[in-house]
Amino acid sequence: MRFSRQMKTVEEALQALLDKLTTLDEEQVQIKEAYGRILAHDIVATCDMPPFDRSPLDGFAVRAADTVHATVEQPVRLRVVETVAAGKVPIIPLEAGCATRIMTGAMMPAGADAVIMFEQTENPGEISEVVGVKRVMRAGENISRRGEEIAMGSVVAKAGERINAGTLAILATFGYTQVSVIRKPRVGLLSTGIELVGIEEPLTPGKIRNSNTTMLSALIAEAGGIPVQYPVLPDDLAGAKEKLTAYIQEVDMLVSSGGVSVGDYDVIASLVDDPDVELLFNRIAMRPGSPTTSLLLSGKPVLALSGNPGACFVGFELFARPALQRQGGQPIVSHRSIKAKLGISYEKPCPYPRYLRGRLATKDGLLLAQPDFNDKAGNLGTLKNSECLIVIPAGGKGKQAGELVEVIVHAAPSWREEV
Ligand SMILES: Nc1nc2c(c(=O)[nH]1)N[C@H]1C(S)=C(S)[C@@H](COP(=O)(O)OP(=O)(O)OC[C@H]3O[C@@H](n4cnc5c(N)ncnc54)[C@H](O)[C@@H]3O)O[C@H]1N2
Ligand code: MOO
Ligand SMILES: [Mg+2]
Repeated sequence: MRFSRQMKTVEEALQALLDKLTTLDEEQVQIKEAYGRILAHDIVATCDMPPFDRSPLDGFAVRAADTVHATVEQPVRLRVVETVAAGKVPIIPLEAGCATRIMTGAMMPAGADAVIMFEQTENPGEISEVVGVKRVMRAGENISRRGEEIAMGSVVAKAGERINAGTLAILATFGYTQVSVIRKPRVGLLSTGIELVGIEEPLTPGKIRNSNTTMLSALIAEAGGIPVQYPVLPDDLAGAKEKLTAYIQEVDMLVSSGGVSVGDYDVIASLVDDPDVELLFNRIAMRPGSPTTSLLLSGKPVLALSGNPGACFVGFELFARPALQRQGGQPIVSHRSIKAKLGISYEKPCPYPRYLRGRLATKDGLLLAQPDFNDKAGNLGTLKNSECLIVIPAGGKGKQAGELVEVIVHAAPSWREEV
């Protein structure tokens, strides 16, 4: 057991972990399963978009030169030679004095260089062999040109982007029935401590139910990983090492909770001295979660979060989420911080930066960070409310209401307006 540990800042610790991680390999998925996945490669347009010159309106394709004398009072009359529905190919090239009745999305006939909408013609409700054009058209007016939005061969989505509804529209447009995505990280999940009982079990003296595993499982899935649940780790070093060594073969990362401090049964803390283990960090200048530990076992990462639920939650956001983003091929955005005004003074002194769970609100159009004062590391009743981590810098004074603070947003804010 190490009582003297080398301290790292949050940034140093995160970098030490990220430096050991690589993006996982890719796999093919059907477009129906692709929502939310991360693109492994740039996506290239397989055709021009639109793929042909088309009409953006319901109306008549005309030759602009035929309309130069058209007015509302004296419409120019043109002979309607054909009707083209969207999806049909026009067969009659347009000659002088002629027009083609054309629908939105339909292919332009050869010879036409403008489209006039029904509403700007005589008797728009009638289908007739002659159309009266009531205004002068410019050549090129109301035509969506082939390739005007996207040229064939251009990059339309980039590797590392998350596939959302708009990306799916692109993939469908360009005929991608399947797509290469980064494999989801498989994350082995375990807890430590014989005080833990299952959700379905009755409480007996000294015991609590295991809440971290269920919480972490959801956080892992939300961050794009696949949680793989393992049994509670034995609290003897040899037994724990044997299990961890076996489990880590099956996953891309192990995340555990508990056993990282200096207690007699804190088994992860003892493991860091094992010759087969490469320690990345086990003491961080932060509250809560200062004993958060990371190590490599068989060359793969183990992230050991504190057992205290509040510290476990914060440790996940600060270390596990970016680690999953790295393995999952995403840009690491979870540490992008913004500034907000502190809503209520936080005056508790702390020698290390404190990552306070909180909510974001707006007041008079400005962002307000509202700390959760239920911030004892062992508490869990308000984890559900957390939208961000509010960084209170180290030092004796804390921060006063109205001062600017750094905020790491980790969940979609509800943007409540403070009154
Ligand atoms: N002498 C010292 N004691 C402690 C120190 C210290 O520096 N010196 N650090 C404290 C800090 S800070 C933290 S954080 C905790 C870290 O504890 P561990 O990671 O070793 O976790 P455990 O000892 O296993 O458990 C702590 C607490 O959390 C509960 N727990 C554990 N697992 C779960 C779970 N899966 N679901 C719900 N709750 C869980 C456990 O019952 C304990 O109450 O150490 C301090 N001590
Ligand atoms: O570092 Mo601990 O999570 O404060 O209790
Ligand atoms: Mg402990």
